[in-house]
Amino acid sequence: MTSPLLPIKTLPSSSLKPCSPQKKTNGNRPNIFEYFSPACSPISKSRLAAASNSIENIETDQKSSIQMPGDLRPVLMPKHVAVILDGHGRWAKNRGLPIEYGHSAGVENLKQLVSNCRKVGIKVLTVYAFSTENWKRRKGEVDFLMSTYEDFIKSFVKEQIMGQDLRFSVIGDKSRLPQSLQITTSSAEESAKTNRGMHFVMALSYGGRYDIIEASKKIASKVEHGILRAKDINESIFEQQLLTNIIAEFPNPDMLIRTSGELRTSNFLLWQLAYAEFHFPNKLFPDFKEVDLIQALSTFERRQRRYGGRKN
Ligand SMILES: CC(C)=CCC/C(C)=C/CC/C(C)=C/COP(=O)(O)OP(=O)(O)O
Repeated sequence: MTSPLLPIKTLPSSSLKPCSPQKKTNGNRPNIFEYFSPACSPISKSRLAAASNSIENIETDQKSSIQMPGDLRPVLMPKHVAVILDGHGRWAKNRGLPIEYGHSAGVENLKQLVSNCRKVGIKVLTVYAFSTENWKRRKGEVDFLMSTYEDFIKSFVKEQIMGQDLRFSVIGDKSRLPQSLQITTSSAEESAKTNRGMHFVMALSYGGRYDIIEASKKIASKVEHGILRAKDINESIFEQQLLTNIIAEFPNPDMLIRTSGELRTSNFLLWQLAYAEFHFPNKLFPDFKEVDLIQALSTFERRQRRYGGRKN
């Protein structure tokens, strides 16, 4: 079943708040051509047209029901793939546009990534969509992202939960998310509770250090209350306290992909990535397509995983 698409040429209405033209939108989101940059300078129609075309290409890719050619599908697949969605700012900058356009293109591509991962048989997909450090970004950008994620979960994720048996969870410091996003998130998690398909995990307001500190507090509390003896703490007990404990099978990624050519983890799943295979394609996330995913998965097949042991 193909899911109906969100209107592509629109941006969440929050992006217009600071300097939107006084136009009645009748509750609909404004058209991309009515969007004004955060600095309130109108963007030229040619730049907008170029951006619109780029985003439309994502829509076209998404519409054509992509068949995964059997012979291209790697034999040895990672069960859990983690992806750092990076490069939106550069994607927009290359087109002379505000970063919000990059995020809109990114979220369209994220829909494709979820569908493609499900199609090739990935069991768990965890995406780093907002870090504990990303709160330091400009308020307009943060608000835009929060409202984009809310729409994404309300529409695309909910449809996938209902129609494609998708499991869904958000990990991170949820208390910092806007109330409405918290409600949307819990409702989606609740509806996906009995599903058995691919588990899609969104790391929102997530930090690996935050995760480890919170786990340590829970362990310390158990020791304090005499539920656990300090000498009995081991990797397995510690791991059970991490936020990824909501992933029933394969809580630790086998593979990490970070788009845009940056070679760092930026505080993502610090404990869980201990034995992940890393792949750093140069593609910016909005340009990271099905073929790039297949290529990434193919590199996994060639890796020799030893976990510190020796292959005799
Ligand atoms: C699909 C979509 C709309 C994605 C939103 C874009 C977004 C905010 C992505 C952040 C992903 C992330 C936490 C990257 C880590 O790098 P960093 O830039 O936080 O840290 P660094 O400074 O170490 O590179």
